[in-house]
Amino acid sequence: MAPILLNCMGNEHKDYIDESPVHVKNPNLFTMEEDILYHFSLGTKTHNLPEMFGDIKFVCVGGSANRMKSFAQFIHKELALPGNSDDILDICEGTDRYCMYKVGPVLSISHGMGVPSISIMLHELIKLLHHAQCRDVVLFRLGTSGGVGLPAGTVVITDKAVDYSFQAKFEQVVLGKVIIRSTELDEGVSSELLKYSKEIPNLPTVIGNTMCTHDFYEGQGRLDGALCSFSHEEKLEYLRKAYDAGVRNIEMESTVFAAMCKVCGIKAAVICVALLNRFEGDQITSSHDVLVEYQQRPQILVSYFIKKRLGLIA
Ligand SMILES: O=P(O)(O)O[C@H]1O[C@H](CO)[C@@H](O)[C@H]1O
Ligand SMILES: O=c1cc[nH]c(=O)[nH]1
Repeated sequence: MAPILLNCMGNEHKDYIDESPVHVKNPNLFTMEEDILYHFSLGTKTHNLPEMFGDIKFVCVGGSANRMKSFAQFIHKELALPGNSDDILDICEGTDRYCMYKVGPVLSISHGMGVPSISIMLHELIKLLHHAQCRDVVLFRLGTSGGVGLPAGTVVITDKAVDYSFQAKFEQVVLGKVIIRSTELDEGVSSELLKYSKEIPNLPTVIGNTMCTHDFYEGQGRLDGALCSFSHEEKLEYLRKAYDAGVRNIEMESTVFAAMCKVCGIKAAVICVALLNRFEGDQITSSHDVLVEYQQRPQILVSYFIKKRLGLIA
């Protein structure tokens, strides 16, 4: 493949990288006259997607709509783009399912909580990137998580996204049958992130496996849900097994995120801050201000990565 020039910021940085399109793995899409991205309130006939999104190089996703709006405002300032960061508009304002902000070559999108919610968003995002003819896109999930043997505030870069049995796989039921997909993430992006984390002060960061569950309470071995069918000792035993299998945090989207990106040829990384150490408890007791500061940590790391890639930091 011929190398292309990444120079989407209009700056002087010239970085040769391999051209890498976003693949959709669905022949039906090529015979459709129109594709309506229903949950984004966008479509191929109603919107000029290449013009609106063709220059996107970095997509950052996270559960909360407010967090992803704050991230859009933050990255706007970090990239020193013209205009007022308070004026950035929600591209998906026609729907309240997800929010989406475009800031130069960066797209910031919320995905809600859990595998079904992020999976719907990813189907439409990947089709959007395909219709817009985007190239060389890196996708990041910026999230929160429960730490496994890590103090609150630690940032975890996911090595492998694993399921409840600590295996790096995602099971999707299709026409009543289970399809298994690999959840490998991009090693190069993860090691670059880890390297940069050491250049940023006060950003405790580790690389480790991330366990993805389908529930915040029983599914993550919490004793404080409305239902609980196990003892404190059984909870600790499960967490110890997870730790021994390399799990350092628990959240609710990483396996499907990794699986869908891999199938579609998109480089992806998961960066989540731990809000608590699950060996010490289940309730999230830190103050609002502390939690806001923790949630900014993955954003600071990814912003640094983006600025490095764009040549804005030496
Ligand atoms: O911080 P976000 O991105 O919302 O992700 C984590 O937080 C939610 C649970 O509180 C789950 O969606 C989990 O994956
Ligand atoms: O413990 C936690 C904290 C945030 N998100 C999760 O999924 N689990």
